[in-house]
Amino acid sequence: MGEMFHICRAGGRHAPSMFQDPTVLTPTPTELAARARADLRSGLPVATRGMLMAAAETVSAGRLAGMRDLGPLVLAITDRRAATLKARAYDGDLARVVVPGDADVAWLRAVADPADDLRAPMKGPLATLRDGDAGPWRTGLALAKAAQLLPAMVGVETPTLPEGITVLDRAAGAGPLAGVAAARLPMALAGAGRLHVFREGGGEEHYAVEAGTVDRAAPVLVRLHSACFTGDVLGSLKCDCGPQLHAALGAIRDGGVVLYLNQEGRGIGLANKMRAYDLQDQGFDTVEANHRLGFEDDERDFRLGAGLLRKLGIGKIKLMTNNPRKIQMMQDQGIDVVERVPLHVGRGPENAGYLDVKRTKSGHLE
Ligand SMILES: Nc1nc2c(ncn2[C@@H]2O[C@H](COP(=O)(O)OP(=O)(O)OP(=O)(O)O)[C@@H](O)[C@H]2O)c(=O)[nH]1
Ligand SMILES: [Zn+2]
Repeated sequence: MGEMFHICRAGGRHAPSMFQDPTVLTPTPTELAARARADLRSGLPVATRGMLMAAAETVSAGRLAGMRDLGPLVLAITDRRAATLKARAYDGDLARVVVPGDADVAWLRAVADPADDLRAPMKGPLATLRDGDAGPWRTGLALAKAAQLLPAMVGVETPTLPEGITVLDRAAGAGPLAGVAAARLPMALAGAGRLHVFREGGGEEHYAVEAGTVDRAAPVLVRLHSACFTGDVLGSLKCDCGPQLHAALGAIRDGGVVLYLNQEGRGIGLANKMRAYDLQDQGFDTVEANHRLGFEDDERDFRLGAGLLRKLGIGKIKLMTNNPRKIQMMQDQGIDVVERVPLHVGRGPENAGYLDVKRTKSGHLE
């Protein structure tokens, strides 16, 4: 005890507290989920409720062999991917595929990744599990999606875990949003403005561009834009994102906000969006391509946009969008959308089909 006091005093300003809550240094579910996403991206397995699971996309042959030593392997895929593979999804939203004893990482990736579905159709029917608890697998697939990997998780039941494995109960969402920094930014299209950077606890950064004079007492003109590297930066003609972003920046010049959410590819990430583009070149539309990859049409959570607006002190908006889901989610989150401002720009021969699908299948408004 005496020595402890001595060390603490020598260490500086902080007196030791006998009453400090020891759990304050324990990772929260949000922090564990953030760690698990990083683990999965680097090929490490994570554990939840007795199940050790790795992402099919990143697991190495060596790690797979190590997992196989622990017991029979199972590969979980979403019902969307299962439907393409004609595998029975007994668990409703997912299917647990039995991994044959001789299956290697190439086999796992062929089940996970639809790139070669047409060129090399899967041989033999995939056997799927009916009994047992799908819960841990649901957590695993949610983590894979959140890590922007293909939603396919290989795993094994194990009572004992190797050292250093991240163990978590559930796939927690990101923590609260915090404003990190803001500064003046003169812009070609939007004029004089400010860029605000926000950070989600254990998650992404998102940006708010504020331009002109924003009267927070009146409805504020707002655009909720999701990142599109190909459209916003490269000027891709496959979508309308670049022209929409530019039109929105011009529109807020006299007062308004563009929220730039880091939800590339409707939330599936750029790598998966390029996989979807490859499928589109094979003849599938934007919705079918997402489904074949195992994703929903749209994996975005627009609650984030409402959170950003609240941080900016904005509660009443005129929303620039053609997407009724954005309006609905804003309203559900207590943001008063007093007007929808249509945003139809940039239609051309390369994206006409894409825009038509958004109207006919995704319910986008005229
Ligand atoms: N998965 C996938 N994402 C795409 C594709 N084309 C564009 N995107 C992404 O779709 C998103 C488009 O975002 P928004 O323009 O904000 O959304 P929206 O749902 O079209 O709604 P509004 O433009 O507001 O009418 C961006 O994240 C793009 O990266 C595609 O073919 N597949
Ligand atoms: Zn785009």
